[in-house]
Amino acid sequence: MIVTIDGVAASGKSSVASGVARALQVPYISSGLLYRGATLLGLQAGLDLHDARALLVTLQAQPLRLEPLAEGNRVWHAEQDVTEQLHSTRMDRGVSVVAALPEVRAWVDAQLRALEAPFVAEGRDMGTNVFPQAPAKFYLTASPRIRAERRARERPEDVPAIEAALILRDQLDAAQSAPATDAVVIDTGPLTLEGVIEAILAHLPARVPSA
Ligand SMILES: Nc1ncnc2c1ncn2[C@@H]1O[C@H](COP(=O)(O)OP(=O)(O)O)[C@@H](O)[C@H]1O
Ligand SMILES: Nc1ccn([C@H]2C[C@H](O)[C@@H](COP(=O)(O)OP(=O)(O)O)O2)c(=O)n1
Repeated sequence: MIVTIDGVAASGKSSVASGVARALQVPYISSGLLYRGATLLGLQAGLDLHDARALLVTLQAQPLRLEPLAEGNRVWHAEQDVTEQLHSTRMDRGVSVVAALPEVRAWVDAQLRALEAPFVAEGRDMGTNVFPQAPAKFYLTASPRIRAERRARERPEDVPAIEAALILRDQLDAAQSAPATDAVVIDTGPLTLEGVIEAILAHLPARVPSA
């Protein structure tokens, strides 16, 4: 079984997916980390992030590997764990460019579809494009202000600046960020993190089938 959790930036996807996966005792997959990893490789190689061909050559020559651990996904570039380098405002600015490239999206989709179920997959298009057959789909939303206040607890920037950046990224990511028609949409604004996890678990069987 595959559970998909999609949503906009800082809506709580990773935290909620981690909690749901722990409750179900299955791995969770943060698809965004593969886009962030591709962006890091492009930046480190000094590439133009719009150059899909050059990015693909780099990705194929120096493979990224996503390690889905219960406490959080790790991203490996050859033998180096690069996870800590993937979350910054600089990365946020670059990743929307990379994630807009169809060739990179196809590369990420192939990595994801090679994974063995069961798992929880979070991102933007898990329930629409990558795993449309998933039997349980959720889509998280919250206002830009609430999301900025949450992000501000993680980054040394002020809320208005983060809010403006989130609104811009929402626009840049819009093409791949619509909820699946069969997704349960949850406004996480009024809910605690635990409340969102419980709301999702209430829709799921206690034990997840392995297939
Ligand atoms: N419902 C919630 N209430 C309060 N804080 C939340 C909630 N959901 C997530 N958070 C916090 O908001 C921040 C962003 O969550 P995260 O899971 O990283 O979002 P995303 O993966 O969608 O970018 C994290 O610090 C997380 O702990
Ligand atoms: N399935 C996905 C996952 C992420 N993306 C894009 C959208 C985001 O700007 C970047 C990074 O995704 P990530 O989930 O890490 O970003 P947020 O935590 O939501 O801020 O990649 C995508 O286009 N499709």
